[in-house]
Amino acid sequence: MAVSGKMASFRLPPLPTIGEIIKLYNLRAQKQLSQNFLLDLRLTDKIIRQAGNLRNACVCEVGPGPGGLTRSILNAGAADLLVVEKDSRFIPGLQLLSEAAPGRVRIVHGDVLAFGMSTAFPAHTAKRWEDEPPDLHIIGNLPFSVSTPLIIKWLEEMADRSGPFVYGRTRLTLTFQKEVAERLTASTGSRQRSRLSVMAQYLSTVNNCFTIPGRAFVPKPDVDVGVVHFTPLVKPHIQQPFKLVEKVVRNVFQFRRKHCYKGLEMLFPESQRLGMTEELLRRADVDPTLRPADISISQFRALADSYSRLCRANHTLFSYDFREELRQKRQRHRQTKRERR
Ligand SMILES: C[S@@+](CC[C@H](N)C(=O)[O-])C[C@H]1O[C@@H](n2cnc3c(N)ncnc32)[C@H](O)[C@@H]1O
Repeated sequence: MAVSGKMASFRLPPLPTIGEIIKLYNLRAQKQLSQNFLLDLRLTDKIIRQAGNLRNACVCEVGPGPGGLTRSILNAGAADLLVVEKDSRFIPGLQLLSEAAPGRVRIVHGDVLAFGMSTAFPAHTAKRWEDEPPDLHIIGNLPFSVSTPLIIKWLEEMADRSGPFVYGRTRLTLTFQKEVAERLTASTGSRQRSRLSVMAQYLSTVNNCFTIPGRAFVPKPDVDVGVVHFTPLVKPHIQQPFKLVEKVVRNVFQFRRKHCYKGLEMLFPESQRLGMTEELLRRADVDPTLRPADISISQFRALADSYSRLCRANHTLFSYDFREELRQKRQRHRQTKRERR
């Protein structure tokens, strides 16, 4: 009983509904900012339950908009909530919420893609902590337009282990288009397995918690939405620079229906392709006839390690970009055609 009494003090006082906030501030949704709002607070509470215990936690919410999810975060007891919103029209409504939860809300008007999580949460970024900081939760009903570049950026920070994206400090609960959520969590051998599945699972434990039908949003998007929970791995598989691993994975999935040999070949300049690809597969002990979707995380790790060793032995390799080679080839081809005419 004492616990529920204490929790009650976290709860927000009565406020206008989200629908009323939208009307009051004339917040017509803008398509270019992927604005699809959740007005049903039972649904936002359900998303927040996936994040775990938010009592006294630090939270960063991406794209609070009219503030439905924000209210659920505050009602769950977050002590320090930082919201990052690009559209200035939402700021007055967010200020209203901030007044209803004094000292618990920080508002940043800006683009989350340019936002430095380490600067905003220095206690979670410090190499050694004087006092154990409370959990940091990153939560957002993400705008579709930025969700993939954003998760790639954060995975890269997980790989660095320099910022707060480390096991035991941070957890992420985010929404994605349903198909992207399925890709993020697709296991080895699954049809949805992609570059995104491998990179996310290389660095974190990923769970596709539940699907929200498109009709739950206002305005209704053309797609359904998946709620995905990420926990950074205690010991990430990553040993090589993120960009190198990503390059190997991207090349392999470039030809997703072919044997992996085809994509791996493209890591090397044409003149060295045959010998180098065979050497890479031999060193990594990976079967060249495997399809990209059937390669496990540990096999990708072996491929990245072997590619890194080959790069070190021949330091021109890593900067090699087969797409540039392709572009030049096409250009030469067009030139020859023009000359023939
Ligand atoms: C899908 S809506 C979610 C709004 C609200 N959280 C909800 O659940 O109803 C996405 C929100 O992200 C904001 N947004 C879009 N691009 C952004 C960016 N690059 N940085 C920060 N916020 C962004 C939009 O203005 C919008 O408020």
